Amino acid sequence: MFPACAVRLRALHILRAPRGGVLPPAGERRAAQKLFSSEKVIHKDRSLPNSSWNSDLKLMFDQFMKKCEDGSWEHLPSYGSRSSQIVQYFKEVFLETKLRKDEQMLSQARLFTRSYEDGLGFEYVMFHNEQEKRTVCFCQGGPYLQGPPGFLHGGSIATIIDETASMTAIIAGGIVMTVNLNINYKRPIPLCSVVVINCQVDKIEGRKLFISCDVRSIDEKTLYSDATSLFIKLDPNKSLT
Ligand SMILES: CCCCC/C=C\C/C=C\C/C=C\C/C=C\CCCC(=O)SCCNC(=O)CCNC(=O)[C@H](O)C(C)(C)COP(=O)(O)OP(=O)(O)OC[C@H]1O[C@@H](n2cnc3c(N)ncnc32)[C@H](O)[C@@H]1OP(=O)(O)O
Repeated sequence: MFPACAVRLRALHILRAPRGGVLPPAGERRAAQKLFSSEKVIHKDRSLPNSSWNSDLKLMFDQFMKKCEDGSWEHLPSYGSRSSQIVQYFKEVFLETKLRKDEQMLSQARLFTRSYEDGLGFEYVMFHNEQEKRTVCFCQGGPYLQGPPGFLHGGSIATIIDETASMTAIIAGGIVMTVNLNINYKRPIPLCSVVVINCQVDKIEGRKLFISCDVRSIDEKTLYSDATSLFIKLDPNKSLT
């Protein structure tokens, strides 16, 4: 385990310990609290190449960055002003005051798909085409996403489909949530291979956004999965809980 990670885990263990029985020494508890309370989350754009990306992922990234030059496609950073504004709005309008005040918990929160060390989980980048209401995601699923030996877990495939469909729906409709996701798994996806997830808005009816997706090999010869999903635009006058 990385040393920084071990220190954080130990600190978490200390902070949780009183529920279990023996209280750790006060000095240790203060140090553990300080680690989390003073921690600044350092945001980095995880949608840019890192050393774990294989040649296929780098190739697709370069190809689509070129397509961005004429403005028809837009690279979606994993962290940026648009998403942080939406997240801020979501927290203010939909998160209960009780949860919002739990700064310790919120400071530890991470987007599920971005919570792995480089190369171990989801390595992905998305591009959006506004005119076609379409988003593509190139994803290399790492070794911690294994289901059947050598292949991706179906839940991890559902996750990256949901993530791409969510971005497509958020761009088209604002703050939405998935209420339905149907997936046909047609071929298993080899671990560490690169797939392309292609999502488009099929229809918008009031608060409902219908999004369809397929997951293919980058040469497009293999159709791994296809999916349909329904998103509902959240009503700021209704509580989520
Ligand atoms: C998820 C995005 C978060 C917000 C954005 C924040 C930041 C964005 C920036 C960066 C993030 C990047 C990517 C996004 C990251 C992750 C996304 C992952 C996606 C998720 O991980 S998301 C979690 C799982 N998701 C849920 O946890 C939803 C639980 N759910 C509910 O909380 C309620 O469901 C709610 C509030 C959504 C709606 O509730 P409500 O009360 O406002 O609306 P109501 O029930 O009236 O439904 C209105 C009309 O939809 C029809 N309808 C409803 N459900 C249906 C179904 N299943 N099938 C067919 N039709 C359905 C009704 O029949 C009615 O139809 P009609 O009007 O015709 O009668």
